[in-house]
Amino acid sequence: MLPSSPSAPIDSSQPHAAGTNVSVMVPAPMPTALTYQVAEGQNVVDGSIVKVPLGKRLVLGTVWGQSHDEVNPKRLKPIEAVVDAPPIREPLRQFIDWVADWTLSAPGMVARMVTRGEELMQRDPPVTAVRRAGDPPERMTPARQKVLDVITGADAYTKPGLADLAGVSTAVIDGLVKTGTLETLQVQREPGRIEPDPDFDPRTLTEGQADAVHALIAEGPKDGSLDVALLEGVTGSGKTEVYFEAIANTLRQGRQALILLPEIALTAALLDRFAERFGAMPGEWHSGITPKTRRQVWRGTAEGKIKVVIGARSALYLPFEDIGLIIIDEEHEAAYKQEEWVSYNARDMAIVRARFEKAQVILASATPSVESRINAKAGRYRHVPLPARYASRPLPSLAAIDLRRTPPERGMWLSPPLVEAVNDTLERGEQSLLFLNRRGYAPLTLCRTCGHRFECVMCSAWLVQHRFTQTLNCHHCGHVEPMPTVCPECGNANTLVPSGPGVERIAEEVATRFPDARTLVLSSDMMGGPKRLKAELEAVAGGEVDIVVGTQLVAKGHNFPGLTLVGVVDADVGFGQGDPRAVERTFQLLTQVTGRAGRAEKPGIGLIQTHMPDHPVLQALLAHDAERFYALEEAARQRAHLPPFVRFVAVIVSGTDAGAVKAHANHLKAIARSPETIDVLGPVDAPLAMLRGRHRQRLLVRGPRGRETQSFVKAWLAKSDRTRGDMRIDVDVDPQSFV
Ligand SMILES: Nc1ncnc2c1ncn2[C@@H]1O[C@H](COP(=O)(O)OP(=O)(O)OP(=O)(O)O)[C@@H](O)[C@H]1O
Ligand SMILES: [Zn+2]
Repeated sequence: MLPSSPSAPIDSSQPHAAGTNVSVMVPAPMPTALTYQVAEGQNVVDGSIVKVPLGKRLVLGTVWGQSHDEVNPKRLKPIEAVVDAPPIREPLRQFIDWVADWTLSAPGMVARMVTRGEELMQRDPPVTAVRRAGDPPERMTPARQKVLDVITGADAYTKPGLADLAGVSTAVIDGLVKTGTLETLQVQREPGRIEPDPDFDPRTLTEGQADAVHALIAEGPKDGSLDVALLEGVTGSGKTEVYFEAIANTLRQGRQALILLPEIALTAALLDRFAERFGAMPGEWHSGITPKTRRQVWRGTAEGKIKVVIGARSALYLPFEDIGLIIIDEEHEAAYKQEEWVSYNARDMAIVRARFEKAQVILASATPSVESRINAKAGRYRHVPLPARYASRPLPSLAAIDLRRTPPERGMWLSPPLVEAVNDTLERGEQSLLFLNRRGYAPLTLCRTCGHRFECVMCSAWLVQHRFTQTLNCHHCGHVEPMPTVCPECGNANTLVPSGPGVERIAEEVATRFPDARTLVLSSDMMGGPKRLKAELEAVAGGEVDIVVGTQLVAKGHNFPGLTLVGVVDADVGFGQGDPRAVERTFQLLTQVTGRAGRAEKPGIGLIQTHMPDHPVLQALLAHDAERFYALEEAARQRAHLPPFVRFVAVIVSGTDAGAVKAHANHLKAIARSPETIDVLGPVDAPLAMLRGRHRQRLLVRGPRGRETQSFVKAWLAKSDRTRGDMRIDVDVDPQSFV
């Protein structure tokens, strides 16, 4: 999957002369760029962002180079305008081409992930400033003199800024403009920025951490070849401190760095930690930032003025001027996978971008993905371990609670041993976390009389009962309906009952069992925005909460010094399904969440409720034996011909007409003439057979790991019938789900 070395660079900084035909990548699902003509007076270089006509619209495109396509002169259209923005550099253009080719997506749609929309390119409106223009006024006053004492050189000042410095009112400055002593002008104001300082406040590293830093920055390949390191450190080992030193090294070389995080919830704390270490705030990039920040970060990275960005997966497409290091924190997280429009895994694509940019990649995790573990073992990645927690703190001691022997009371979910452990923790004045990865009150609502179950009308999924909002919610499409009082099927009143627990229901049980404890529910759907969440996380860290009930939102990355007990309410959600990916995720999640316990002075305990205490993966987890888990998984995947030993490509046919979708999926199957090395499995109902009102059929292509599998899919889909109506075909290379 590694890109071949980039083709010899041609000098692309030369402007194309007026009348030249250039190819422009436009945001449309087309296989190639379109040709446009450079108009008189336009400064167009390769990578220029331009406005071009497409059908009846004007769209934002990127110049890819000179075009040699034959175009009917009558149909050839000129570029409408060149946008005031730094051109997209060659390594990023090559990366876009590569991603499109690899993911079987339209290159223009990938390019759109870089340029997004025109508002991103806009500059803040200019501000009015004044500067010295002529002789001192005939009538000098003390106030006027103060102004002239400040404005001695040729620098321009904003009016309020100058008034403030001189200690006068702006009226005095207006007066000086009238006398011709000062003149006004429009200036583009640059946001004030402090650069991160690699030597601002370095930590004293432990021996193990120092070794890891050395391995990361000193032992990498020197010949510019691909450099990926897997930093595998147990929870609380100080991975962040270690990769901060790698960033310091990159900053000393004058290059830029990017830290990707899987969840916005983690950014606030990391921004603060970064600022403490480097004395300046990094750029921030995710869906929660303001349009203004978005514009500044985009331009700032393109102009090389922003040195470090912390962001979500889409930050991978920022136009860095010279990126030298990409860190993927919690590299195993499924959130790095985007499955809409262009399906890609930001972790894998980061490695590709690094290759084009001659940058280093650090994958950090306490529980690496099976894929990355295998890559490290095979020597494709360097393996940098951090086997011990910081300050010799022990890992939490873990034990299973066998629900068959000590079940909770009827209608309750916490077993007696767990309740006792929470009580002990409360008595010691320490904190407990009860973890259940299910939002809402109950995953299912049913009628006691007729057995009716509430399902989403748009998706094949149960509606989740939420008590705080008194609603039934679909967690797939966002559909919300008020909680009914009468069964729509049999018409009986007061017969609807919740089935199974979500975090809200656990919180209810906690409130009855531990009425004096200060309890907080943390779940992504209850977040009152990132600010509120940050405050709540800080409250937990500050010891203002006794019991936290939470979903995966609190499972990873956080540091809660007073937290010593983690109780896992239901470990079987993932172990019971027979899907290797679900087992892997559960192993990772349980390691992460129990890893929140005992990170400061006091030791931690993790208690895991299960009906399957003998499950081999659970046994490996309890023994802190990651090696055993990876060995088990690797063998299982090899045996079952699963990734990464083979390549999977999922082809999903979807549309509102169930019959037409099925017919098209069958048609695809019928025309698939795959070589012996490639199998086309299915079609079957996709994991969500209906989503947002669209029926979904899935074909799974299994082939070798090289390029052949994609090449086959490309050729196969190219010769298939055109889809009609709202039907769509989505291709997902390396899908998350194996079933
Ligand atoms: N060298 C050090 N000096 C001071 N404090 C440190 C050092 N190393 C780690 N710590 C502290 O130990 C705690 C855990 O470190 P950090 O958050 O970097 O671990 P991690 O490996 O990223 O953990 P996890 O994977 O569990 O999120 C933090 O509070 C951190 O500040
Ligand atoms: Zn739905």
